[in-house]
Amino acid sequence: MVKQTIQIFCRVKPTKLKTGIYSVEEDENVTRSTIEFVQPRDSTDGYINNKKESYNFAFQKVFDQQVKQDDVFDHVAKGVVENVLSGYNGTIFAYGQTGSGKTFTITGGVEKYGDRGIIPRTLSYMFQKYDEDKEHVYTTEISYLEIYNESGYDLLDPRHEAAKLEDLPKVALMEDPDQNIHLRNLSLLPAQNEEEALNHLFLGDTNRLPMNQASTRSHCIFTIHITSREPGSATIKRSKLHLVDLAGSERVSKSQVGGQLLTEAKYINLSLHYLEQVIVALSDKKRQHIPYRNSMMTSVLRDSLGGNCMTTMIATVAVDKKNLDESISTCRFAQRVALIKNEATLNEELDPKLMILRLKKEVQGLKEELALVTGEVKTDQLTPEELQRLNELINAYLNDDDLEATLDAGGDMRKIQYCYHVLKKKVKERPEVSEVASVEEESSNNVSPGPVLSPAEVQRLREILQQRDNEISILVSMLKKERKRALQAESNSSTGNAVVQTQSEKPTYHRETYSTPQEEVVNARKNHQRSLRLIISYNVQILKTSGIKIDVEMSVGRQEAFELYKRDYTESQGILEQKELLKRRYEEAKKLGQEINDSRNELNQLKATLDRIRKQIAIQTTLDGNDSFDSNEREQATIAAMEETKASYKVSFNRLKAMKAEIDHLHHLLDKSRVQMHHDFDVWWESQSRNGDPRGRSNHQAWGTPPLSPMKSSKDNRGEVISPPPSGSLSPRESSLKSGRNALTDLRHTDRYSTDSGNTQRRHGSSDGSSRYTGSRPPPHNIPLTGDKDTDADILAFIKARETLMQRN
Ligand SMILES: Nc1ncnc2c1ncn2[C@@H]1O[C@H](COP(=O)(O)OP(=O)(O)OP(=O)(O)O)[C@@H](O)[C@H]1O
Repeated sequence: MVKQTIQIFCRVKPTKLKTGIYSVEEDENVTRSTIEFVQPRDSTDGYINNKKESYNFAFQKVFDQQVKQDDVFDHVAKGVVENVLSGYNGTIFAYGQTGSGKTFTITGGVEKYGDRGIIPRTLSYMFQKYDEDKEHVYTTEISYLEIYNESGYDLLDPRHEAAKLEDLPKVALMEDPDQNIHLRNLSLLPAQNEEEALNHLFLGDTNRLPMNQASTRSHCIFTIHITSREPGSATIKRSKLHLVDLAGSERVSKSQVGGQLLTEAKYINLSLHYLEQVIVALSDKKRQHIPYRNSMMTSVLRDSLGGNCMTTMIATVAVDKKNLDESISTCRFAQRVALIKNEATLNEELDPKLMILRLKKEVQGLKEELALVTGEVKTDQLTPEELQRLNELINAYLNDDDLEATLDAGGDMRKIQYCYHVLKKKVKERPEVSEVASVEEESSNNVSPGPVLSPAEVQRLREILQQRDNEISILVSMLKKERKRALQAESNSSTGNAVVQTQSEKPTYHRETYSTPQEEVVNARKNHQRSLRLIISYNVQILKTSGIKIDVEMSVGRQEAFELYKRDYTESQGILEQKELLKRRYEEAKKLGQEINDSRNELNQLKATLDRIRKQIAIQTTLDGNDSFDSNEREQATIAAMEETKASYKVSFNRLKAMKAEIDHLHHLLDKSRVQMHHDFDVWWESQSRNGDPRGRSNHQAWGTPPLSPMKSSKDNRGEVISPPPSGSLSPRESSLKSGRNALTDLRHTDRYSTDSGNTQRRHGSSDGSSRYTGSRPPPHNIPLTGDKDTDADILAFIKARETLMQRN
C-alpha cells in the first residue's frame, strides 16, 4: 500500500500582457515551487483596495508561461503512468477557471504537433512501455465520459454524431453491495495499439466539439483501463488512469448569464461545490461521512479522492489582472486538495478462469493419487480426450532417445493399464525379433550386443549409407569448384576488380553463420509493411468516423451551398497552414523512406559480400589449414561497414516512426476541422432558416458569411452561439478574403441592389436596407459577372444552389 497526499501542480497560461501581479519561485532542493500573487493597493477604479496584498501558494511545481507540453508531461504524468502500469490506480485532473488552459493541458492544442497534451502523450508512452516490457502481457481499454448538467454521456457512442444530446442514452451510476461504482451505458473500447487508442480519443473529442455548446461547461473523464499479467500466471493486475478535464470553475455571479447558460453555470457551480465539499470533508480528519453521492462527478471520482488511487491535480491560472480573484481561489482550492491523503493499493487479483483450470487439474491429480493409495479401481471407460493424451505421451516416450526417459501416465490404474496394453501391442507388431537375434548372435559372437535389427531394416540402413556416400562425393566436388571460384574472385579483388556476386555464386549449401543483418532487413521490411498497414487501417478508420457526419443526407441546394461554404472555410489560414505542414511532412517522410530503402539495399549488398568472404575463409581453412590475414581483414571491414549502415538505417527508421505519429496527429486535426466545419455550416444553415422568410432567407441577409473557422478562433470563442455577422458589417475574415474569391459576399451585396430583370416577382425594401422576395418564384439573379473565370464559376454555382433551394422551399 502506498500512502500519499494528492500532488498539486500549478500552470500559468501564457499572456501577451505584462501583468506584474505574480511571481514564481523555485526551490530545487525541496522540489517545491511557490507562486505569489500581489493585489495592488491602489485602484484605478476609484476605490481603495483594502484586501490583503500578497498571497503565496506552494506547489510541487509551478509551470510558468513558457513551459512546454513535454515538460508538463514529464513532471506531472510520467510517474503516474508508471505507477498505473505497475497496477495502481491514478488520476490527473485539471481545475481552473474557463479559458485558463485545462483542455490545452489535458488534451492539447489544435495547432501544433508539439501542443499534444497529457492524454495523447500518455497513450504514446504507455504503448512504448508495453513494447519494452517483455515480461508482461498488457491489454488496454478506453472509456470517455462527459458529464453535462449532472447527466453522463458516452463520448465514444457512435450515435453521438447523428443524434441530439438529449436523445442519447444517459450513462447511469450503479453501486454494488461493496459500494463500488459501475457505469452503465458507457462503452469500454479495446485498443490494441497507440493508433487505435488515439482514434478513440479523437472520436471522443470530435463528439465533444461544441456541437452541444457544452464543451466548456461539461466535465470530461478519459479513462484508460489496463490489465497486465505474466504469461502463464493466474495473477492479473487491473488498474485505471482517469484523465479529467473539469468544467470552468468561475462563479455564477461573475459569469452574468441567463437562461440555458445560467442553468449550466448552476450545475457546474453545484458540482464543483460538491467537489469542494468532498475535499473539505476529506481534509478534515474527524469527518466520518464524505458526501461523494451528491454529484455524479464526485461519485465517479470517488476512488481518486481519498481512496485507492494516486491522484494529481493541475491548477490552471490566468494571470491577467481581471482574473486575479479566480486565480487566487483556484490556488486556495489546490491547497486544500493537497491535504488529502490517499491509500493506493496494488490491484492484483487471480484470474478466475485460470484459477479454476488449475484447481481442476490439481483435484484430478489428487483423486488419482488417492485411488492409487487406496487401491480403488475405477471401472468407467477412459474418455476419447484421455486416450488421445495417453497416445501422445506414449509416442513421445518411444521417440525420446534418452534412455532415462519416463512415461508418466499419472496414478490412475486404468491409464497405466492402457499404456501397458499399447506398448505390448507395439512390441508384438515388430517382425520376428527372436529369429533375427539368433542370426546376429551366430555371425558375430564376440561383438558387443547392439540393437537387434530385422533384415529389412539392415537393408534400409545400407541404402541410406550408400546415399550419404554419394552426397559426400557431390559435396567434395562442389567444394573443389568453390575453391577454384574463390581463388578466381581473390585474384579479381587483388587486381582492383569489384567483387560482384553473380547469380551462380549464390550460396546453395552454405549454412547461415551470421544472420543478424539479414534478420534486421527482414524485420525492417516487416515493420515497414506493418506501418503501412497501420496507416491504411487508420485512414479507413478516419473515413468511417467522419463518414457518419458526411453521410447525413443533404438536399441539393444545401449541398451546393455547403460546397461553397466549404471552399471558403478550408482556405482559412489555420487549415491551410496545417495542410502545408502535412505536405512538408509527407515530403520529408518520402525522403526518409528513400534513405531507408538505400540503407536496406546497401545492407543486402554488404551481407552478400560478407557471406562470400566467409565462404572463402572456410574453404581456405579446409584446404590449407589456415585462413589468410587479408580475408580476415576484409571480413572485419565489411562487418564494420554493415554496423555503420545499420546505425544510419535505425536513425532514419526511428525518425520515420516519429514522423508517422506526427502525420497521424495532423490528419486527426484536419479531421476535427472537417467535423467542426460541418457543424458550423449546420449552425449557420439553421440560423438562416430560423431567422429568414419561408424561403429560408434571412431578414437581414441573403446568405451570411461562414463563421470564423475553428483553426483561427481560439477556444475562448467556444460556447458562443455561432451566427453570421449582421449584414453590412464584414467580419475580419471576410475582409481578408480576396474579393474575387468570396462569392458569398459578392452575392449578398449584389442581391440587395439587383434590379428586376423582367421577372414578375415583387421586391420590397426593408428597414435595414435589404430587400425581401415576396413572390412565389425564385428571385432574379441579376448578378454582374466579374470576368474572372473562377469567380464567375463560383457565382454561377451559387446561383444554381440558391435556385434549387428556392424551388425546394
Ligand atoms: N499553455 C498554453 N500555451 C498556449 N496556449 C494555451 C495555453 N493554455 C491555454 N492556451 C490557449 O488558451 C485557450 C483556452 O484554453 P483552454 O481551452 O485549454 O481553456 P480551458 O480551461 O479548458 O477552458 P474551458 O473551461 O472553457 O474548457 C485555447 O485557445 C488554448 O489553446
